[in-house]
Amino acid sequence: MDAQTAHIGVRPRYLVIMGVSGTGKTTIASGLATRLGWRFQEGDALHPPANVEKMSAGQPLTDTDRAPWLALCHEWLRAQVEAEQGAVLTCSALKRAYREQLAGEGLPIEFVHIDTSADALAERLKRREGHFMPASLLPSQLATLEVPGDDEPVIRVSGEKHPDLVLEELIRHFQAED
Ligand SMILES: Nc1ncnc2c1ncn2[C@@H]1O[C@H](COP(=O)(O)OP(=O)(O)O)[C@@H](O)[C@H]1O
Ligand SMILES: O=C(O)[C@H](O)[C@@H](O)[C@H](O)[C@H](O)COP(=O)(O)O
Repeated sequence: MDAQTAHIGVRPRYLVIMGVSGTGKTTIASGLATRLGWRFQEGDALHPPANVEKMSAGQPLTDTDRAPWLALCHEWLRAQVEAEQGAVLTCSALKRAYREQLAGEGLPIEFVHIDTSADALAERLKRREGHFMPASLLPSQLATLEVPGDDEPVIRVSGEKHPDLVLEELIRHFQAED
C-alpha cells in the first residue's frame, strides 16, 4: 500500500467499471485511480482495430468480436492481481458470461455498475466528441446489457449524480468495508 492509499484507508481492489456506452465508465474509473493511486486501464484501448472499425461504422459487436478483447482485459486484470496492485479497468462487460470471463481463474474482481437512464445517455453521447462510438449504437448496448444479479460481486451506483459525488460514494463504501 503506498502513502496515498494508506492515507485514504482503502485496501487494494481490482475493479471493473462497467455499463453501457456513455454511462461514465472512463470518468469514474480515471477519477478513482487518481484518488486511490491505483493503476488505470481504458478497456476501449484493448479492442482489436477491427472492433473499433466496426463500432465506428455503427455496427454492434458480436460475442465472437468481443472474445479477444475480453481475453486481453482478463490478462490485464490477472497481471494486476499478481502484482497485488489496486487496479481499475473500464469495460462495458454487458453480459454475465463476459463478467465470468473477466473474473476467470478465480480472480478477486469486483464490478461497479454505473446505471444511467436511456435519455441521459442519448444526450451525453450526442454531445461527446473525439470518441469512435456513435450514439446510434446505444439501443443495441441497452438491449445487450444483462444487469448484474445479486449473486454477482457488484457495487451499484447511479451515473446521474455529479461524478465527484459518485467517487465519494464509492470511496466511502470501500472505507466502510475495509
Ligand atoms: N455523472 C455524469 N454526469 C454528467 N455527465 C457525465 C457524467 N459522467 C460522464 N459524463 C459525460 O458523459 C460522457 C460519457 O462519459 P464517459 O466517461 O466517456 O462514459 P463511458 O466511458 O461509459 O462511455 C462524457 O462526455 C462525460 O464527460
Ligand atoms: O462490448 C461492446 O459493445 C463495446 O465494448 C462497447 O460496450 C463499449 O462501450 C465501446 O467500447 C464503446 O466505448 P465506451 O463505452 O467508452 O463508449
